[in-house]
Amino acid sequence: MIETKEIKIDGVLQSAQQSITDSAPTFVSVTEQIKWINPIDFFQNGKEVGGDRVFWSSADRNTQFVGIGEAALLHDEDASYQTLQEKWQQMMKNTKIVNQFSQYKTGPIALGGFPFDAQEQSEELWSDFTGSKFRVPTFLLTVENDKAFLTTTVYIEKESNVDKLATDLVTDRNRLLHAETSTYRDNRIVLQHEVDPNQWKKLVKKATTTIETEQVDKIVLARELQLEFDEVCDLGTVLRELEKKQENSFIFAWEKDDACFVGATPERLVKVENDQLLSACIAGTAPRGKTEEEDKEIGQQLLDDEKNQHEHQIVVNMIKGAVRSCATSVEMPNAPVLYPLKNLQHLYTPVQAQLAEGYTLLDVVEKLHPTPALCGFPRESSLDFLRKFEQLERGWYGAPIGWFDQSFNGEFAVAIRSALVRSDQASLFAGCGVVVDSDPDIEYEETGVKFTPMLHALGGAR
Ligand SMILES: C=C(O[C@H]1C=CC=C(C(=O)O)[C@@H]1O)C(=O)O
Ligand SMILES: [Mg+2]
Repeated sequence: MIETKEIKIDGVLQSAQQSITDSAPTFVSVTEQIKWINPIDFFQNGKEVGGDRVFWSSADRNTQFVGIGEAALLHDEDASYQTLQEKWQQMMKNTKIVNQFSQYKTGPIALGGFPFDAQEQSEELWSDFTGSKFRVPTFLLTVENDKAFLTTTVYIEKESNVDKLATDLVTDRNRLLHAETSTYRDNRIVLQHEVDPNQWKKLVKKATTTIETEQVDKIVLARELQLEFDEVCDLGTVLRELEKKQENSFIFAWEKDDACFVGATPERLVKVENDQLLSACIAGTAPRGKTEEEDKEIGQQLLDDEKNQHEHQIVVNMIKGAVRSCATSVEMPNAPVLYPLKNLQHLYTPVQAQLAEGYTLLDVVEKLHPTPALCGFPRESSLDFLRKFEQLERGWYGAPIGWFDQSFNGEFAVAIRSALVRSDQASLFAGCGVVVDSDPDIEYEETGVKFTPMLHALGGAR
């Protein structure tokens, strides 16, 4: 039995409205503990209620968020970290918070992402995802270690009709929480098209030549796989598949109108909780074996392989430097271990540190992004190469996606193993670290395996 005082939203809104002065309209954020509900069912119910949806699950599944609707949007075309930070602090000053459960990742929380490269011109594909976008959902479900909470956030002005607002909120809340059966539909792919494999392999060759002859050690090249479905893709089904199959991976979805960026990434960029900082170096890849024995053998080969070690070490060096610059007591083991996923395994070096005074989670994100696991090294010359030669529009692929709370506790993952789904179409993205001895055919295969988690989740051949 959950013992909480029932919160009367109309009373909270009325008292907030009374406290509004002319200059400061108010956000009101009210958190209550609720009966456990499956987060993906809640996401699915959100479609009936209306409003854009967002989903987040930590890799260990201990923290899950589902947002429905948009109480506020923090949008910056230039993806400036500073602007975002200031906008958030300003918003928090004007927010009346009613929350007895703030230790459970509840209350006003912003969920969203950054572009891979703020200078990239967004064409058709990513037109709804320009710049950085962080959403404070109207309804935010937090499931934290099996406890469930609902945070309702609304914007009110002196003139707002708060009685009507409260009635509408209660209706939507009940639909979200009490819809008995959430329905799911299998997705059926009718068309599958890899964008220009031969041209992509030529680009890998061009990158290795550049690495040989110029001051650049690594360039991460991505490619695209396009799908078409027989009808509008059911995103709840996609999330269910990802949750079932993609262990050790963060799961995310960020919807805007008929588009949704969705994925299951193994790569933590950074987590900050009460100044404890966690990050990770993930680079270097091999497939999983079909038997336990074969799997172990492939894993050992990966650990011993010089090309993959080199790819990994470049990431370790950069992340170590970036974390050191804003943290104290950085701890990292000397050698990587294996990070097993359903379809592939990576070299993995975890990072632990204490955030230094004066820095926030967003400062660390700014320092880390883009790491050499997604861009290359050195950053400027590899980014130059991508801007000149990569055909793909990256949008939010390969960029930080995540959440933060009132005091900048939060977590960001790197949005790889992902797809942009738009109505009955999807674009999947996969990249790989090209170093001096990269072979185009092998990198092509590696990116092929990296498509499989999303391809399967979207209904592709198992
Ligand atoms: C760029 C991707 O993976 C990166 C992360 C882990 C391993 C990588 C690699 O071994 O090449 C990549 O650097 C992707 O999956 O799209
Ligand atoms: Mg690789």
